[in-house]
Amino acid sequence: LGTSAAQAPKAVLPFEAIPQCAGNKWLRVLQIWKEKGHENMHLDMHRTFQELGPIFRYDVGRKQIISVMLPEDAEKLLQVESRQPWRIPVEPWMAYREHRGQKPLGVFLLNGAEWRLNRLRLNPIMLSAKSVQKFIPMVDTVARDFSEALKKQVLQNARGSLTLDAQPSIFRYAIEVSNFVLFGDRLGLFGPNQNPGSLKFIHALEAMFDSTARLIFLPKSLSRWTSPHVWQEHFQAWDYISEYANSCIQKVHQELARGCPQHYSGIMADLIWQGVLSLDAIKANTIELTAGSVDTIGFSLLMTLFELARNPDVQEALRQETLAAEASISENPQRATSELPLLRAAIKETLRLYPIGSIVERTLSSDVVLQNYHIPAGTLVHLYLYSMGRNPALFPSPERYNPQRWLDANSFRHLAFGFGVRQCLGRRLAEVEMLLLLHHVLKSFRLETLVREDVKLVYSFILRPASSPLLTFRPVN
Ligand code: HEC
Ligand SMILES: C[C@@H](NS(C)(=O)=O)c1cncc(N2C(=O)c3ccc(Cl)cc3C2(C)C)c1
Repeated sequence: LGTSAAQAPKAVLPFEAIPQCAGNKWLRVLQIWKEKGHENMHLDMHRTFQELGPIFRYDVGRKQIISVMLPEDAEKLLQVESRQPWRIPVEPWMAYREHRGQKPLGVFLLNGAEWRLNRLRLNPIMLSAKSVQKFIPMVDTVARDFSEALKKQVLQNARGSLTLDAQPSIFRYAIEVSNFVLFGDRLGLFGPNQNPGSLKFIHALEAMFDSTARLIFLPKSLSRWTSPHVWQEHFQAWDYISEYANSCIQKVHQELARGCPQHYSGIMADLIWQGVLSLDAIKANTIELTAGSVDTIGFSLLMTLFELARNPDVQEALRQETLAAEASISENPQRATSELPLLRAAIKETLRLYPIGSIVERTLSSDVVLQNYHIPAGTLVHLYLYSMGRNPALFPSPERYNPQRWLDANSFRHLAFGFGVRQCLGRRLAEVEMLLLLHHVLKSFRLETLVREDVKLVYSFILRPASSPLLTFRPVN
């Protein structure tokens, strides 16, 4: 009747037919132990995708992982996931909490009904448009102060410009702004005197991430013998991080004991005053939110400043947008999220090339078909954002830093914050803290760098730059 024979749906292939990453799964464990982690994991996986295609099986030790990298597979995982998507807790993090009797856990480490109970109470405070409108003015204040402090530093220099490794300053911004939004307190990190507490906090986080990367691939039963000193370093780091976060929440809790604050004084005050989570649950989530808002924001901002410095024309287009919106945003900072579309696209472009959360992980709660293979419930699936972001079939000229691409085609999937009900809880805070910092820096400074080559990335649980390029801040006019 003239209709072409419908393409017969290909028979779904069995799980066993999924291409396997070559190599011995125990030699891998040995190699990770010997090399003190798997710094180039993102590159190894990227090469394997090019060799085996968009899905493969990767065995390391007792772990069997199905690795994918296409948005269509993220879509499928989203469609089948339950109301309580399951992520395997990070074993070294759980070991520390068990050892110290730290109960309950925060949302990142929880699963099932307890995760859902915590998450449903945290979402309105962390993610709702209403909450974002409440904390934007606080973020704006700190971003302005950062830019003013930088101006003072620049004007002190004979040449009237400032060249530095921007990482320490940007990390101080991440701590200062997150502490203000979470606890309502200014730490005063932009002043001349160093704050030893924050410096130790940054180093404790670095030690925690590095030791995490060395321990997560080994079963605890083995690593306790092969790497006892790494466990010790891990626990010491957590001791400091827990103590730091607990001191922050204690201060707010003590101040609130006298009565409800007249006006908005940060996320944690709302959480305590809402009275729906126990103080212990609030403490556990406080550790995650306080520690989770340093490296994630710090490194993403750093890589954005670097890309703007080495792409002056992109930088100039962003400056034009910023200057055009400056008066309006000064009048009402809440307009920043709607009047800086190109800058929002630049943040997406940074996270495409430098996904700090490089792997989105799920343990399937039901069967699914990925790339025409049957994947049974219970399978551990990793979605690799580094390979997705650099796939020329998805992002033409992937090596080009081109924020405009996010405005031209809205078909792209921005998955840097994960997907579904389990996606990043700090997403809105992260977006706003980065948007306003970049807005106030672009308004006042031209960014330059002599570095032309790409910055090497290393996997240390977070995917971060191996070095921090020298950046020059030159005042505009
Ligand atoms: C203030 C805290 C905070 C900040 C800032 C933050 N995150 Fe998160 N993020 C979380 C928490 C908490 C979770 C775990 C959520 C859960 O399991 O319910 C999470 C989870 C994630 C996940 C896993 C989501 C999934 O679907 O499994 C990704 C990816 C992620 N974050 C990316 C980012 C990126 C990218 C940034 C910054 C550029 C960032 N996060 C900044 C708190 C934060
Ligand atoms: C990098 C990416 N990894 S991923 C993909 O597995 O979520 C990520 C994204 N958002 C937030 C984080 N966090 C941290 O940095 C951190 C530190 C200490 C604690 Cl107690 C809790 C955290 C969380 C997990 C919130 C980490």
